[in-house]
Formats: sequence, structure tokens, C-alpha cells
Amino acid sequence: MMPDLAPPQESDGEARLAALAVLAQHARDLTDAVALTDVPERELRAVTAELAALTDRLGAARRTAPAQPDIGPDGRFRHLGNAVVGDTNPHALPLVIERRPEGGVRAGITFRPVHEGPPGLVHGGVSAMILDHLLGEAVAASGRAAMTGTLSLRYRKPIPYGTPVVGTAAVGRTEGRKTWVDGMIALPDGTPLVEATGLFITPSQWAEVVLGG
Ligand SMILES: CCCCC/C=C\C/C=C\C/C=C\C/C=C\CCCC(=O)SCCNC(=O)CCNC(=O)[C@H](O)C(C)(C)COP(=O)(O)OP(=O)(O)OC[C@H]1O[C@@H](n2cnc3c(N)ncnc32)[C@H](O)[C@@H]1OP(=O)(O)O
Repeated sequence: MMPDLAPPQESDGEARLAALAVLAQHARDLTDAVALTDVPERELRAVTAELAALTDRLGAARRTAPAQPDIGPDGRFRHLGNAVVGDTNPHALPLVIERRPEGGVRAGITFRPVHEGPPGLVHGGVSAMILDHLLGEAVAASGRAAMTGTLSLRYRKPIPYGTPVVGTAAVGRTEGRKTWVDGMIALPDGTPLVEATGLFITPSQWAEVVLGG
């Protein structure tokens, strides 16, 4: 059995979810502003007090988990609370993933200063997270659903933040519940920056629905 999609919470009207997505975007902008601010200490303390009050207001009604996967108004699977693609998750870039007509997936990515690893460059763990997700989406685009079993990365060149790069992934081969997937993050001219290969496993409990037995 596949995990059931969560029944929508009564308060999850589309207008509220759209408002939450706007709030999440402001929270992303806030994290960038925090990472880059150079205002004096007194101003930092004043902003901190205002933020603490806002955190309390949002916490007045609090769930135990972010938005769970559901089917959006366009009839497509979505996961608004996901750390990579979730519109209502401030941690998400959020990545917008297209399915390519020739197979596989593609996403334009612009990393931000909050993704800093080596000075001035993107953290390798952040690019690994993005590639993990892209590989998983390529598996889903091929008509399967699976979890990462192994993920192997080759960091060829550092990724600059602030400049657009491109992520791609496509399924290589399948064998029973196993799906091998390759992907990369590259410059727009195709120069590879990080290459990934992963083995994704369809959990035995999902196999009947996903693979027909
Ligand atoms: C993640 C999606 C959730 C949403 C689901 C709903 C709908 C899906 C639709 C769309 C989704 C769209 C996009 C998804 C996007 C992103 C994906 C993000 C991916 C992640 O971020 S996901 C988190 C990290 N991931 C884990 O948290 C996995 C933890 N783990 C487990 O949950 C189990 O461990 C599991 C399921 C891996 C296997 O469990 P199992 O019981 O089903 O399989 P079993 O043990 O029977 O092994 C069968 C054969 O696979 C081999 N095998 C097993 N495990 C292996 C491994 N790790 N490496 C190499 N080979 C392995 C065995 O050696 C055997 O091989 P053999 O048959 O040859 O002997």
C-alpha cells in the first residue's frame, strides 16, 4: 500500500494556503536579510523583539507537522510542506520542477547566501539535498515512487550562489523495486558542477500499488 494522502485540514482552503505561501516567501526574504544585514546592534535588538512577537502570533494555533502531500486544485500531486519544493515551507527554495517531454525532470535553481558553505560558494550538503529530491522526482516522473537507498555525488566544480544554474535528473534502469537514477547541477551552458547517481527503492509496502505486485 502507498501511504494515504492526508485528508485536508478543515482550515486548509486554497486562499489560506496561498496566503501562507506568501508568508513563507517573506520568511525566506527575512532569512536572507538576517544573513546579510549590517545594521547596528541596537537595531538588531529592536528587530529581534518584533520578530519574537510575530513568532508568538503564528504559534497561537500550531500543528504537529507541516502541510502533508495532497492533490492540488489542478489535480496534481503536491507537497506544500516539503523542504525542497514546498511553497508553504520557508526552508524550500522552492524548487519548481518541470517534467521533460523526452523523459526526466529539469529545474532552474538560484542558490542564495543562506546556502553558504565554503566562503562565497554553495554548501555541498545543500546541493546534495536538491539532487536527492530531483532524482526522486525523476523516479516519480517515470511512473514509480521510491525512497532514496543510496546517493553518491561527485563535486566537480564549486557552485556559486546568486547565479542561475540548472538541475536535471533521469532514470537509467530499473530492476524489480530498484530504480537507478542520474542527475546533475550544471551551469546554463551545460558545464557540470555536481553529478549524482542514486539507487531508489520502492518500499515493499508500496510495491503492489506502484509496481502492480
Ligand atoms: C519520498 C516520497 C514520499 C511521498 C510518497 C507519495 C507519493 C509519491 C509521489 C511523488 C513523489 C515525488 C517526488 C519524490 C521526491 C523526492 C524524494 C526524496 C527522497 C528522500 O529523501 S527519501 C528519504 C531518505 N531515505 C530513507 O529514509 C529510506 C530509509 N530506508 C527505508 O525506508 C528502507 O530501508 C527502504 C524503503 C529503502 C528499503 O526497505 P524495504 O523493506 O522495502 O526493502 P528491502 O530491505 O526488502 O530490500 C529490497 C532490496 O533493496 C536493497 N536495498 C534496500 N535498502 C537499500 C539501500 N539503502 N541501499 C542499497 N540497497 C538497498 C536490498 O538489499 C534488497 O535487494 P535484493 O532484493 O537484491 O536483495
